[in-house]
Amino acid sequence: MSIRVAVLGARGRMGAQAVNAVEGAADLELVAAIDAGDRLLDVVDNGADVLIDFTHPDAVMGNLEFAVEHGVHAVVGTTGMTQDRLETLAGWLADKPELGVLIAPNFALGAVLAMRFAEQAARFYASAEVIELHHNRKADAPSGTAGHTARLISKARAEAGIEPGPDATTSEVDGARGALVGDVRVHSVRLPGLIAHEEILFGAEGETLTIRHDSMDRSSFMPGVLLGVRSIAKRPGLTVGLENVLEL
Ligand SMILES: NC(=O)C1=CN([C@@H]2O[C@H](COP(=O)(O)OP(=O)(O)OC[C@H]3O[C@@H](n4cnc5c(N)ncnc54)[C@H](O)[C@@H]3O)[C@@H](O)[C@H]2O)C=CC1
Ligand SMILES: O=C(O)C1=N[C@H](C(=O)O)C[C@H](O)C1
Repeated sequence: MSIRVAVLGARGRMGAQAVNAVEGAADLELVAAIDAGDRLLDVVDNGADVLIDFTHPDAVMGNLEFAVEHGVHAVVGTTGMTQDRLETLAGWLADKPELGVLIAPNFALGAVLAMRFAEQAARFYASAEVIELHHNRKADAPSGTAGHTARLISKARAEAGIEPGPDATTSEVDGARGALVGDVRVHSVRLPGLIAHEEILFGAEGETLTIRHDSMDRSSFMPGVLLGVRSIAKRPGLTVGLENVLEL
């Protein structure tokens, strides 16, 4: 039997890709393609098992509240999922123990691997900075991926008992040293022509290590999205990060 899927944000850049990917998968059936202003209840009336959300940070929590209330599993790529939001969502899910929600800051396999490699490297380097580069129609900065990467580095360094490395900057034009996420500097670049790119830089005496991932096309996110859709019913509760589904 096929998995019945609704896509939210269906006319957006990612949502349109997700619609195509679901339509192209023999084991999935697209039952609703919803964008802003459309009737959200179609998700339930059309019998969706899973909804995919690629909307906007301002919209995603309302959509998730709706999904949990109506017993629909959710696979979420939309950014803006702060710790507070994750806790709110976990609270909603506590009343629906059979339901699964996957929040993935990035669905591209290489980006997930890059984050894992960065987490592994972090305990060996006191100094690390993240540069993320995206198309100039992106609403949020820094990217969800860069925020997640920085938090992983911060946590890995703290667990290893490493303080962030020295930085002699005493005079700074506002923003020149990027934003602090945890204790990691994150720099955001926005340019037409880019899709989604991240560099994680580590430095130590006499050497640097650079981990870089590039999404050249939004199709790069689709295998991860489909994996999420196929596995979410077997993962009750809240899962944050595709690395958990991939068992990395
Ligand atoms: N996790 C991942 O791998 C990826 C995540 N993203 C994230 O996905 C989100 C969407 O990105 P894009 O597709 O580039 O944006 P977009 O602006 O092209 O598309 C968003 C779509 O959502 C629609 N929308 C807004 N509110 C809605 C609502 N309440 N219900 C239904 N539809 C609604 C908009 O009308 C628009 O068509 C962003 O947060 C972005 O950062 C983007 C790429 C990959
Ligand atoms: O808006 C985008 O395009 C992307 N958003 C996600 C993020 O903020 O990390 C994932 C990917 O970088 C593309």
